[in-house]
Amino acid sequence: MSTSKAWAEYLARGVPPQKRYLIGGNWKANGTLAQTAGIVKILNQGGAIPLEAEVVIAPPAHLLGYVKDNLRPDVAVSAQNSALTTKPGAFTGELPAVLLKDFGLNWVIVGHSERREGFGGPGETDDVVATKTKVAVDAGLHVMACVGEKLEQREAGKTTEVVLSQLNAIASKLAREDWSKVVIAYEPVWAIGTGKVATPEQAQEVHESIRAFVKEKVGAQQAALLRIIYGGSVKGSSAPGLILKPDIDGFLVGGASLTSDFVTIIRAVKSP
Ligand SMILES: O=C[C@H](O)COP(=O)(O)O
Repeated sequence: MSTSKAWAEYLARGVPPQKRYLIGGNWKANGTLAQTAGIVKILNQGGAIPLEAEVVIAPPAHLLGYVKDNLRPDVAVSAQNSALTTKPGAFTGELPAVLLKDFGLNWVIVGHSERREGFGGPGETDDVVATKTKVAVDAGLHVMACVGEKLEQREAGKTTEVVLSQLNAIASKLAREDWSKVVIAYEPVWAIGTGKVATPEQAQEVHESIRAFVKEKVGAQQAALLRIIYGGSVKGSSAPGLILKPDIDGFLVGGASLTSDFVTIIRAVKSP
């Protein structure tokens, strides 16, 4: 199936044209000023963004202003995390969603597995991730909410159980209308930064179960419009095969988003 056929089928699901594939670039804790200037230059000189793609870059917090001011205007900027608090105040080191919105940002990533793990400290629970998602949506942000199983959970046959349990926590905090601002990023932990990308079939199977869950628990329209993106060692070479699957609506890219390969990934959704 060609990419244009995939796009035609995508639209045939009743999806409005403005529901583009979402390509997110998560820079994680990377980016000296010199490196950042280089990546911004690559993106700015990377040619037209395909009609089918919406591109969002998530630099680390200290670079949000620089990237927002220097990146081409047709690429959005996202935070990588936001706070539980609904209000600004005495929360040292936190990024309240209302302040991100006030700063002119429209996106945030919530519940990345690296934050769920906790970097040696207490990680973010399903409940924390769900509350952050709701707080961010209420602040007017679009949220890429991450879910995904660890290798041992996959090997124990618990992938669907784990992912849907994480999703259920998020769904339990959201009103039906909130779903228009939510993207679900399926990121199997075993595929993140390992070079072991999920096969299109493995990713499609989980994405399909996520959409079915949202259809049952929230509604058919919300499920059809929901963007479910895949993350985990996506490269320019693997993106074309993944994007052809009917329930893969884009990518959340880590390592490759720091290189010119990200432009190749963006082009993977372009109709020939
Ligand atoms: O948020 C991005 C994901 O963690 C994927 O990272 P990766 O592409 O380096 O595997």
